[in-house]
Amino acid sequence: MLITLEGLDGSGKTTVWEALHDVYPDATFTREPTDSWYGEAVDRSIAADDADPLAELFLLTADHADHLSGTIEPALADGDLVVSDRYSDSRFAYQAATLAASDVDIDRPLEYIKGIHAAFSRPPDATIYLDLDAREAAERAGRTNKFEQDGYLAAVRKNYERLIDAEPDRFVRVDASRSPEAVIARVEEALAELVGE
Ligand SMILES: Nc1ncnc2c1ncn2[C@@H]1O[C@H](COP(=O)(O)OP(=O)(O)OP(=O)(O)O)[C@@H](O)[C@H]1O
Ligand SMILES: Cc1cn([C@H]2C[C@H](O)[C@@H](COP(=O)(O)O)O2)c(=O)[nH]c1=O
Repeated sequence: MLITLEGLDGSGKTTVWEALHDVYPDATFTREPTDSWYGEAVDRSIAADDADPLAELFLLTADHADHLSGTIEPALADGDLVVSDRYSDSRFAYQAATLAASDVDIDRPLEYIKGIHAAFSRPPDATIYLDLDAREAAERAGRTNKFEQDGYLAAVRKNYERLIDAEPDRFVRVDASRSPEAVIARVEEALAELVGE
C-alpha cells in the first residue's frame, strides 16, 4: 500500500514522517525530491530564482520516474507499506501554480501535469494532507526560497483543494495548525485505519 504525505512547505510532513518510523519499523519510508542525482538537480532548480518553469517540472518528473522504478515499485512488489513524504500531488499543486504565474502558454497547467503523470505513474492508495494556512506555512518554513512565500503557497493551497475536490475519498485532511503531538496522533490514527489495524 502506498501512502503519501502532502501539504505546504512547513506544514509538518517531515515531522510526522519521522514519527511514523517508530510505529511502522518495517515500512519503506521515502520522499520526493529524492537524494539521487536527479533529486540534486531538482534542489539546484528550486534554489534558482530564474529556473525555467517547464524545465523545473520535467526535472521533478524525471526524479519521480526514477523514484518509482528504483524504490516505490520494488517495495510495493515486496508487499511493503510505503510512506512517501511528497509525491505526484506536489507536482500537481506546486508546478501548476508556477506555470500559471509564468509566461508559458498552457491553458490548464494542473490538468496538463496530471496528464503527463497518467502515462506512467502509480497513484497513491491514500494521501494524508496536512492542511495549514499559507502565511503560517511560510512562517514555519522560514521563507528561504521562491516557494516558501505567502502568495505562492496560497496558490498551491488552492490547487491542493482542487485535487481534494476531485478525489475526496483518497485524501485524509488533517488540521496541521494543532500541536505537533496532536497532528502526529491524528495521522497515526488515520494510518492505522488505512492499513486496517
Ligand atoms: N504542528 C506543528 N506546530 C508548530 N510547528 C511545527 C509543527 N510541525 C512542525 N513544526 C515545525 O515547523 C517547521 C517545519 O516542519 P517540517 O519540516 O516537519 O515541515 P515540512 O512540511 O516537512 O516542510 P518542508 O516541506 O518545507 O520540508 C519545523 O521547524 C518544525 O519543527
Ligand atoms: C516533490 C516536489 C517538491 N516541490 C517543492 C516543495 C518544497 O518547496 C521543495 C522541497 O520539498 P521539501 O518537502 O521541502 O523537502 O520542493 C515541488 O515544487 N514539486 C514537487 O513535485
